[in-house]
Amino acid sequence: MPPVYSSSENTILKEIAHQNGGALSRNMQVVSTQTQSIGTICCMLPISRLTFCTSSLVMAPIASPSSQLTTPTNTPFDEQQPGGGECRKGVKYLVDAAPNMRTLPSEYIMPQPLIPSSVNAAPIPIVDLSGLDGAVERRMIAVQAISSACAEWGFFRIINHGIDISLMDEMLETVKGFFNLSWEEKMKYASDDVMNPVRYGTSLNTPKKHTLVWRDYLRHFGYPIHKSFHLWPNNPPNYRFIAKAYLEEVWKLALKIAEAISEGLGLERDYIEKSLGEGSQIVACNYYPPCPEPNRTLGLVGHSDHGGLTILMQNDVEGLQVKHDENWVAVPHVPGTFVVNIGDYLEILSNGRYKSVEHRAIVNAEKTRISVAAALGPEMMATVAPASPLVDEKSESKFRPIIYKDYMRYQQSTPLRGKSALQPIMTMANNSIAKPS
Ligand SMILES: O=C(O)CCC(=O)C(=O)O
Ligand SMILES: [Fe+2]
Repeated sequence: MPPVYSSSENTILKEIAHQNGGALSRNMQVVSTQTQSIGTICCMLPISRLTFCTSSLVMAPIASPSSQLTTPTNTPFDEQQPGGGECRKGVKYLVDAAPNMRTLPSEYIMPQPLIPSSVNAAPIPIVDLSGLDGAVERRMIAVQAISSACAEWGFFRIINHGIDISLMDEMLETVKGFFNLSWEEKMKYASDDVMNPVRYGTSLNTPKKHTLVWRDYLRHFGYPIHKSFHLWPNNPPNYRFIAKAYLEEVWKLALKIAEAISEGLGLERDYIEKSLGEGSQIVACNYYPPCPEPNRTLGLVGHSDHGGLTILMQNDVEGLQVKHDENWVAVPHVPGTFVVNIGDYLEILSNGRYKSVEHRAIVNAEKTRISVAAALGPEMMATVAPASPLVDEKSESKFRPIIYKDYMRYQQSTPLRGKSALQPIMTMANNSIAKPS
């Protein structure tokens, strides 16, 4: 029985199409009567100079033939667009080329409501992960701590996580080495396909077509490592080897936390791990150089992460902010710790019990900030849906099933902000429509 979409859901879908460039393409089918179903919706995004991707979102049925999806195309950088030319080379390039820059290039000036104001420091929960290796009672305390942190904050800091600080430092150092390469070298990894296993780029997912953010990034697939290792940057020469060691450790760590989260949700301990199938890991290495007018722009606009859990480390420059109770709060840097956050996949799997949390990055005038965010997710072809034990007569399914790859592609391509990528898959039972910040 195909799903039935209400007129309000159709309105959201039309709104997405509208925000993504206006007209519906030939591939888009939005049905306006209440009794019809939507098979496949393909949103043609406007081709912009930096996010030139064509996005597609499979709604249902899950087995929609992938032939109906529009494939991202390799569109060359558009020199004619404002911000084409120099901006496309990245913010590090701009800063290196004009070390005395005093004014923010206009492409980076954020719309007024998105400009960060001063915020308070966040007392995000701290979880001692060593408790998970302890005896039953101690483990239960740690599971409970993780469960409350997930429910109340969706963000927590972990200590005693078992990963060597020297490996964390080496990873940050080799990431810095990558960004210090010439832009020509980095551009070897540039791709306009959001699903490319390795991508160097700048900006991405900006709130407005012509607004850029003050960050360069290197994103690539991690676990299962053998599938993409040979594609990762081989310059700096140690990058692949350090990233492999680091990502393997972080994958194991994420699985350990996922076990505790499964237990906290009342599921079998290996429920989440099993739901991942082979699993997928995507790492985003973010580089935010000093910015001439940090109060007029952002490093990353408010967003939630698509995966299940993100494990984030950073150098000693603060900049992460989290939305808590509708207010932005700053996450202090504590050396040797990781910050963990819930992503959309876990919000869906937990049927909304745990919420993915909006977060953003601000920039500063003096220092370069580097962060490394590694997300644990299911295999690309996994069907993402609420865990069946969490769906019953009392608690209807709050999300429609979707193929992870399609969700990720859509979430990565959309210029929409906040958690709005989740909206199209929310059901009528879900009345917590996320408002973009
Ligand atoms: O740089 C940060 O602190 C946040 C990075 C982030 O949110 C991301 O890469 O998804
Ligand atoms: Fe993020």
